[in-house]
Amino acid sequence: MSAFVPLPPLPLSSSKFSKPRQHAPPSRHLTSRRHPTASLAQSEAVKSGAAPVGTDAALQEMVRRSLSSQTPFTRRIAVLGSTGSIGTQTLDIVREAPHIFSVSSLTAGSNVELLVRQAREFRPHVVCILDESRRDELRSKLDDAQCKDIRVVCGSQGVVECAAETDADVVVTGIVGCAGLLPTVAAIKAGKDIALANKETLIAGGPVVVPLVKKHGVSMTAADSEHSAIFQCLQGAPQGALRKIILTASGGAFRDRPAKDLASVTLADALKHPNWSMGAKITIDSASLYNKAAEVIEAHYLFGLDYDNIEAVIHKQSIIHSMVEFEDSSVLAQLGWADMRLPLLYSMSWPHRVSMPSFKPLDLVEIGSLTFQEIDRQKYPNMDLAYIAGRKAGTMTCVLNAANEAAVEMFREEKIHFLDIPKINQAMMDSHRDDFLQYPTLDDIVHFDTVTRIHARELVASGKLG
Ligand SMILES: NC(=O)C1=CN([C@@H]2O[C@H](COP(=O)(O)OP(=O)(O)OC[C@H]3O[C@@H](n4cnc5c(N)ncnc54)[C@H](OP(=O)(O)O)[C@@H]3O)[C@@H](O)[C@H]2O)C=CC1
Ligand SMILES: CC(=O)[C@@H](O)[C@H](O)COP(=O)(O)O
Ligand SMILES: [Mn+2]
Repeated sequence: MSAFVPLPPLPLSSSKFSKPRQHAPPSRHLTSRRHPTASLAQSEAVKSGAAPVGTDAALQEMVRRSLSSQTPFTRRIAVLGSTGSIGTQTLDIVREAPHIFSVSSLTAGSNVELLVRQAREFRPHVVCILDESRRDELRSKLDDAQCKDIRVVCGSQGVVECAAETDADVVVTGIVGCAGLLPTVAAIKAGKDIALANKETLIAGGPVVVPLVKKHGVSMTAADSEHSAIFQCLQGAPQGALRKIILTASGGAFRDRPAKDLASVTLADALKHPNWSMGAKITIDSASLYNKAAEVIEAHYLFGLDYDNIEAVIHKQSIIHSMVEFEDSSVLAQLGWADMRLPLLYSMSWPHRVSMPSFKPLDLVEIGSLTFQEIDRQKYPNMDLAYIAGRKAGTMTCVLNAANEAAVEMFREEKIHFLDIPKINQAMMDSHRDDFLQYPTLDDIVHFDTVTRIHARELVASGKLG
């Protein structure tokens, strides 16, 4: 399919804020590939790293792009994690725009019932249930005349197959956690474009995934609302113009509680997000601000900016989804309701703009006011941990991610308290210093993801967490 030659959002090497990188150079967010209308000149420019900047060529490119964004197109979509929050919203989009989107594969963890309903409605070639014990049940529920041709696979290898061995143009990564890493890597290697919801892919695997995206010439377009906002603000920006990224944060479930009250919060409290309806893990991450912390690292890997130039601010309304500041001090923002369908749609259709009648237009008068507030770094230690891990790079962000996943699991099992989450993250990062690898392989990342989870659980079991 599809992928368009991007205007690189920023010139890493020429930014006056840039410092020497400690890891493989980050992606320019999206890389060139196969778009039928992409000019040879621009393909060459992007390959050489010298994309058009503030020149006539750049202006022509912008005009060409805005015109071509209206041309008809179709896309086949692989939906990983189709039964979750991201997956079901992706399918809402497909349902509303069947003239553009169709489904090539679906995967679920264990929710056979919903997967069967989805398979009947969207008729993919292949479906996967991670839980191998439910494969026969899935097969028998899809054995009638309409569905018997749908292949049924299972296990983590089945997920990889649904990501890579299909006729999909775009893979929407709606799996939660580092479990999304290997299927995403397989999809990239198979030349699929990625609509990235699963941020853990980059937090854990950034040093490996970013070069792989470049090597295989696929696009990786953020579905995460903040990074979609940034990417939208960067469309048409001249190379070298970006100075700063400002991520917005809702503040999560505990934003209006004083820090001292966090000692008494419960799992049920943490699951009450003020603005977004999302899966349990990311909702808890929003409450601990780990989600924002992870999004700082995600922004680094997607847009290549130094950590000094990535900020976050609490914006309670979640209407501005993020902002960029340019060298001339101009700030651009992207606005929309707190509805993931919009960033998902953009990640699936970029550079096109698709009309969706069910999307309610933004009403600024209804919103009334937009407010901003500094993040309290004492109350939310995960923010500082992300900057430390991000600057260290290599395997450190993988360890932070694995520690947090294990900690959130234990919090959901009610084995630890909410305030233990950042303590576990810090402890795992501290104990990783001797094993740290600056230039990990994918196997190294999988290894440290596995052992960190074990160590985090051992730490809690030992009673030494403090
Ligand atoms: N929800 C949102 O609005 C946003 C989410 N994201 C990111 O998107 C990703 C998905 O989040 P969300 O949709 O909320 O999560 P959910 O928990 O709602 O959905 C997760 C999906 O993945 C499946 N799944 C769970 N564990 C595994 C596994 N180990 N291997 C394969 N599949 C698995 C689940 O199957 P089953 O239903 O059968 O358990 C389900 O389909 C996360 O990385 C999150 O950070 C980013 C921005 C916004
Ligand atoms: C919708 C989305 O992108 C989430 O990642 C969202 O950002 C969570 O809200 P917080 O700002 O509370 O983390
Ligand atoms: Mn987000």
